[in-house]
Amino acid sequence: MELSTNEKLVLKAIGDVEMTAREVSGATGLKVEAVTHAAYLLAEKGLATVRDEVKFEYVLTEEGRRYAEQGLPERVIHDALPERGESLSRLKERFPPSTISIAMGWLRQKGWARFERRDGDTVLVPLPAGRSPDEEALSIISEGRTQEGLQEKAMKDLLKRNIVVVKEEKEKVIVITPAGAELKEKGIVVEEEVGQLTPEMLASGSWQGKPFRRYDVSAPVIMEYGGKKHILRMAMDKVKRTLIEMGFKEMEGPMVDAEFYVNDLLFMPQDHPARTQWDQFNLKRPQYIRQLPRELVSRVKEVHEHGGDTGSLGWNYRWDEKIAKRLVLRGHTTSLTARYLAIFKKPPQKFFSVAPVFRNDTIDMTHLLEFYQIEGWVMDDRLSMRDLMGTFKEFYSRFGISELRFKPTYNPYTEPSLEIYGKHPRSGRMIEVGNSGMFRKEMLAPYGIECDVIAWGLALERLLMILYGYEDIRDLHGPLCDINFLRSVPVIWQQ
Ligand SMILES: N[C@@H](Cc1ccccc1)C(=O)O
Repeated sequence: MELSTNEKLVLKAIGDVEMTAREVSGATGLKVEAVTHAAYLLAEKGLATVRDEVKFEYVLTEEGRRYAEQGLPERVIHDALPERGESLSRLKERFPPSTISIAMGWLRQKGWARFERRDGDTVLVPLPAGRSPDEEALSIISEGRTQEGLQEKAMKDLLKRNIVVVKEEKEKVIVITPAGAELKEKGIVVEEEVGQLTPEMLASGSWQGKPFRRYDVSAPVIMEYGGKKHILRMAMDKVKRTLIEMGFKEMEGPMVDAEFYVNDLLFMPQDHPARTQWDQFNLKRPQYIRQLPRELVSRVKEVHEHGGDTGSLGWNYRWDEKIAKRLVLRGHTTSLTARYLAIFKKPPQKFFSVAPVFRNDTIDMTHLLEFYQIEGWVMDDRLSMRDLMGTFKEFYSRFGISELRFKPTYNPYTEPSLEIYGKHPRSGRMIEVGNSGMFRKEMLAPYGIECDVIAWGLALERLLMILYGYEDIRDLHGPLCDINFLRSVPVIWQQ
């Protein structure tokens, strides 16, 4: 059986009695981590056992350390009292008020002084004061002696006075096994091993005949988790890069926006349940946007009320600008598309965004109140649903996802509309990853856009679900996130 130097040192140090890794570290001069590592290697070979133990220990607070040095306030005051006593006003000249106020109560409680009224002043007369149990405890703790015999009542007082606190210490306890003892009996020779081969050793040839420490690449080591990008941020960067490679430009815009951009420009009737489809968060202050673009407002009003000159009948109601001015947390980033369409009206155009949206949903495995949407749109003279589906195929294939399904759906602002589904690798189920369609003429008319626009909103978290196979969106972000999952995500993007 081959043992490393550290294993030999640890085996030599341990015996019949249990020892903590810290104690073995003290006995061998090895670091605690090195001892633990070696102990586990010994355990694998059946030469020792290692177990975790939680120990509770009293430690002094900063105040406690001061008292351990100078004495408790009641001791300080008691020892300063002359036999005939000392008035409170005199004491106040000699000691800080905090020392006196703390001491007064304890002098009385411990019976270390008598309080007399003399000439309108309180006089403290000292009584015999032997060393009290709490003083004894204080010195035991400060000197690091064994805490086994500490008196309960004294500890209660010290804890209450915030002089000590209880510290929880996790310890590795190492015990030798009979096999280990037998090996030890035969004698263990610890020889110097060379840890590193140097150019000098090679040049002089002094390496010859020397024992070298072996590498054990499978040895357990302490895990170090460095800082790194959150998986969501990593995915976001990758999505952005992918869309830029596909020729898209990025849109930017406010998270708080007027309903005009979030709803009205999308031909969502103000009195329709679809309006609350997003279960939006309204703003209390400020409640309204200051201004909306005049011309666009009047054209949206026309289309909503009677269809404008689109040939549509519109929603046949009175459109209210006040409602359009209400501020909300955007429930989708289609509000950005609504803003950009007002500027980029001439084909061809390709835009995208990857940004947070907010919905007043019930949180569950697949829903959060805040998530990231991958928004996009393409404008050209002649586009079809094939272009839309082809764009998704191309986009998702760049993430290694080839199995997509499409399902017809309804949106007030697109016709036709499509839901996009991808296959969850673990459950095998098709999960919805996004929604899309061709913008209706009622939506495009107010802008004066006459060509075709295909558009979509995809969920970034759902894309990640498919890529990593996790099943609960809450593992990813929010207070319940799975920290081990986040830590173990590779730093390099895997195709
Ligand atoms: N806004 C839609 C997505 C979408 C965008 C553009 C066109 C069609 C659909 C959603 O949030 O689900």
